[in-house]
Amino acid sequence: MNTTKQQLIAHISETAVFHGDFTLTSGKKASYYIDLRKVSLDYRVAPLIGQVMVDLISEIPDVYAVGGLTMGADPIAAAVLHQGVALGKGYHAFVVRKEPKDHGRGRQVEGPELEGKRVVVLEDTSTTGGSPLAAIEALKKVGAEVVGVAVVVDRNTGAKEIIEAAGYPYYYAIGLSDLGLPQ
Ligand SMILES: O=P(O)(O)OC[C@H]1O[C@H](OP(=O)(O)OP(=O)(O)O)[C@H](O)[C@@H]1O
Ligand SMILES: O=C(O)c1cc(=O)[nH]c(=O)[nH]1
Repeated sequence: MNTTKQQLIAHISETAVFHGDFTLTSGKKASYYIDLRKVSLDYRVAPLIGQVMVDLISEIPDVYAVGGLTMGADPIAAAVLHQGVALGKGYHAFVVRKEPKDHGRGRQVEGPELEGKRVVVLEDTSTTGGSPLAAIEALKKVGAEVVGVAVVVDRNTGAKEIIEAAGYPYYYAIGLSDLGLPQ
C-alpha cells in the first residue's frame, strides 16, 4: 500500500469513525458511523483523498467527468478535480441534486453537459449503494455513459453486489479491514 493511502487511512481512523447507535440513510441500524465529511472538508486530507481516488480510477479509459449525489460526493469530486489536474488528468466535476432544481434551469445534474460523455460516479461512504444508483438514474436522463462507481470507504454491506448487478464496475479505495472495523 502506498504512503498516501496509509496517511488517508490514519486520518479517517483518527477523526471520522464514531462508535455508538446510528441510523443510516437506508434506515438500517449500525454500531459505527464513518463521517467522511470530517476529512473530505479538511484541507490537510482532501488532497490525499484526491490522489487516492485519481489513482483508483486512473485505469478507466476516457473519463470525462466525475461526481455523485450531493452532498457526500461533492468534496470528493472537488478533490479529484483539483488533484487530477496536479497529476496530469483532466477530469471535470458534476453534482447530482437529490431532486431537480425547482427554478432556474431546473437541472438535477449540475456542471458540464454530459450527453454522450463517459463519467464515474463518486461516493464518500457506501452502505446499500442506493445513493450512487440514484445518481446513475439522473445521469442516464441527461445521456451520460456511467462507466463505474468509485467509493472512498466501502462498508461491505452489499453496495458492491448491488452496483455490479446493475451492470456497473464498482471500485473502492478503503475497506473495513483497513480501518480495523469488524466486517
Ligand atoms: O449506500 P447508501 O445506503 O446510499 O448510504 C451511503 C450514503 O449515506 C451518506 O449520505 P446521506 O444520505 O447521509 O446524505 P448527505 O450526503 O446529504 O449527508 C453518504 O454520504 C452516502 O451518500
Ligand atoms: O449508510 C449511511 O448512511 C452512512 C454510513 C456511514 O458510515 N457514513 C455515512 O456517511 N453514511
